[in-house]
Amino acid sequence: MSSLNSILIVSYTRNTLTMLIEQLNEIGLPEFFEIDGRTVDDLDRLSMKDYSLVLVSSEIVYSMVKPYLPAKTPYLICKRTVNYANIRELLDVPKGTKVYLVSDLKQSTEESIRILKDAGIDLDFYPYYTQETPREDITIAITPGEPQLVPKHIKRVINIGSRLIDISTLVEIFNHFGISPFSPTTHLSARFMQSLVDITQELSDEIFRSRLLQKSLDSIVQNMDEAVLVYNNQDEIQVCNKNAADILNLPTQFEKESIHLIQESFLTAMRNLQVGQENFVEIDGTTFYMRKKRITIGEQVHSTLIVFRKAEDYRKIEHDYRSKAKQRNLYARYRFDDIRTVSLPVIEMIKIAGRLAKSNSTILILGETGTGKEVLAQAIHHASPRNHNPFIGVNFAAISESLMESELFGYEPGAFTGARKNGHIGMFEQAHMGSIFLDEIGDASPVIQNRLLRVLQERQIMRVGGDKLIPLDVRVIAATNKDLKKLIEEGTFREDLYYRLNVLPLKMLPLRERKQDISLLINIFSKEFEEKLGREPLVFSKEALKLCESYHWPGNVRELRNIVEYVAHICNETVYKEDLPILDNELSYFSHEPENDHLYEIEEEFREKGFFEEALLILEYLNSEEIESAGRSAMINHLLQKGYFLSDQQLRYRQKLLSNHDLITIEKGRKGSQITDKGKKFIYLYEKSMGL
Ligand SMILES: Nc1ncnc2c1ncn2[C@@H]1O[C@H](COP(=O)(O)OP(=O)(O)OP(=O)(O)O)[C@@H](O)[C@H]1O
Repeated sequence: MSSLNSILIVSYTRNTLTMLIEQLNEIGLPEFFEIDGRTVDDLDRLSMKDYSLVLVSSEIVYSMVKPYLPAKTPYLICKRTVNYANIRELLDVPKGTKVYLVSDLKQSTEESIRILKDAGIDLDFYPYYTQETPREDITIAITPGEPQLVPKHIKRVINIGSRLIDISTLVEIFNHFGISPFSPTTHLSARFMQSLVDITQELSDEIFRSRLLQKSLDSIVQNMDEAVLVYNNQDEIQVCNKNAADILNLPTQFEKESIHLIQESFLTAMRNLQVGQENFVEIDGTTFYMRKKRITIGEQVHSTLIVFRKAEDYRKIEHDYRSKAKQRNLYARYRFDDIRTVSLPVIEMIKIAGRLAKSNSTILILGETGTGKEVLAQAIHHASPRNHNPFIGVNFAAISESLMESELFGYEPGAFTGARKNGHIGMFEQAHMGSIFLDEIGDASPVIQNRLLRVLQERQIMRVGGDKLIPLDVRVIAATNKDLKKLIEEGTFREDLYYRLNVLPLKMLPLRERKQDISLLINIFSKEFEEKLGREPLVFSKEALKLCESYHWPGNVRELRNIVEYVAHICNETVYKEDLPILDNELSYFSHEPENDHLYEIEEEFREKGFFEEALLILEYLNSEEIESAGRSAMINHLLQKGYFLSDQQLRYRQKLLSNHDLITIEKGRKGSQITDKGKKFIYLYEKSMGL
């Protein structure tokens, strides 16, 4: 699947999944995002990389999702809360009664108990989430949507329904996409209010006044940045948050006050605003942005919701947003001085870059991954006359193709389903008067290459869905770690684009071709981590340094920095050669015996899929002397003890892959799986390579 702002929601059971999707539907998320849902058992057949966000129903489910989650796919772990609308029945249970809280997993069971206790439900809770023999003296069970797990002898089951996603997570979802949930265009606040009113209507007065509902209501309304006021048909104020009380000079604590407490001019402005309308209104010299909504119950209008805010706040929000963006990627952090080197060719290249910086020409930076291409691009911008204007970085390998066009060129309002109502400024426009850094340009799709070529030729862009050409003054700096000439030969990169980009090429040398820099950078990074970790100085022994100098550094400076970070964590004062097993290429694991290479490829494949550790644990388990063969449930238990939670389906999938590579055999019946000689060799070579 690939679409604009698509969210995948993953949970453990189908019940929970249905409920969570319903909740997201109810508050209107499908208006903004495409929503797809899966249980953990379905993940083997799914690629997550095209989703803009993966929403995971809980911490424990995250541990199951993690192996499938591509490194660049953003995720959020939901905070969940009980469904307050369903807890009426709990209030009938006498205080202090012993009850079971039954749920599927330890964590969700304990969390539900905590939330209920927190909400003032005063019962003697006992968690129940395994198949353990239940206590006969407990006869009431409360469950958040899992009645099938309740022990048989229980006389009364109170199903409070699956736990809902907490408001803080909903707000985080919107924040992730840079949309304010409380902004005039989303109207989410009105929806929250409506759902709260629905709940309050359902509950009796007694519950309404109880601590728990008040708490949830308060936390939502008080946490809103806007001023919120709700009054009913009898003109009685029902809700007034602190922001509203401050602006309107009202007390925050009151019962059924009349709206006539509000000063006349404000009241008139509120009344004059039409329902469903949002507008700037001026009241006694201050401009407010005000919205008005009806809150209905069934067909009946019940209350009126007014949400407002000083107009100047909106300006401030916009300003803050812009300055945040500046910190994020609109700003070049690095200067030439930050490129630390003692290598003559690199020093020479930096000199040339310094001169090129002053021109407006397109620059292409070539170099392997991690050599510092982005650092160089930022330094060029910094040294250019454009340095007071934005530096916008785009990574073609990080954004999905479907998003790329609109991210780069922007779109007009209503350009496609899911487009924001006000349209969207693209990165090229944001970079106007500044520089745009097109990183990993070799990964740009043919469509994007086409459009880039036109921008470079004509220096103007057209937004998606638009018909106007917008002139632009942008300096383009592109970078790639790919051999573009080879891509041209293969037909995946446009030759004409290559010549447009390759006007002034600069090459960042790989670390292995500037060995003098290795000890310099080790010193620099050691100092950095000494400071960060507050640790004693790190000293690399002669052998360790020699090993570093003879290593081929495929990940270049980034890899070197990672290694120094690693030893800064594990070593005392001196770093010995033995502390760097990852670099020891004498070990046969990385040697070029054909079969070992093949084993290395298998490792890579498992790593890419994200479950190398699990596969290794399965092999090690089958390799242990006590085990001749093993069934799946024993294996699941073993993995659980090691901190990996796998469903039956997930285990089957991993076993299938291991057996496809002849590392194990799977036999039907009680015998289960067995490790093969090739599997034993795999473990042996891997452990050797790790110095184990
Ligand atoms: N000469 C240098 N001195 C200090 N730090 C450096 C130097 N070169 C690179 N780095 C650091 O190495 C890391 C990788 O640099 P950068 O992201 O610029 O590489 P890149 O070539 O753009 O990588 P990729 O092709 O993977 O995007 C960064 O943390 C950067 O700060």
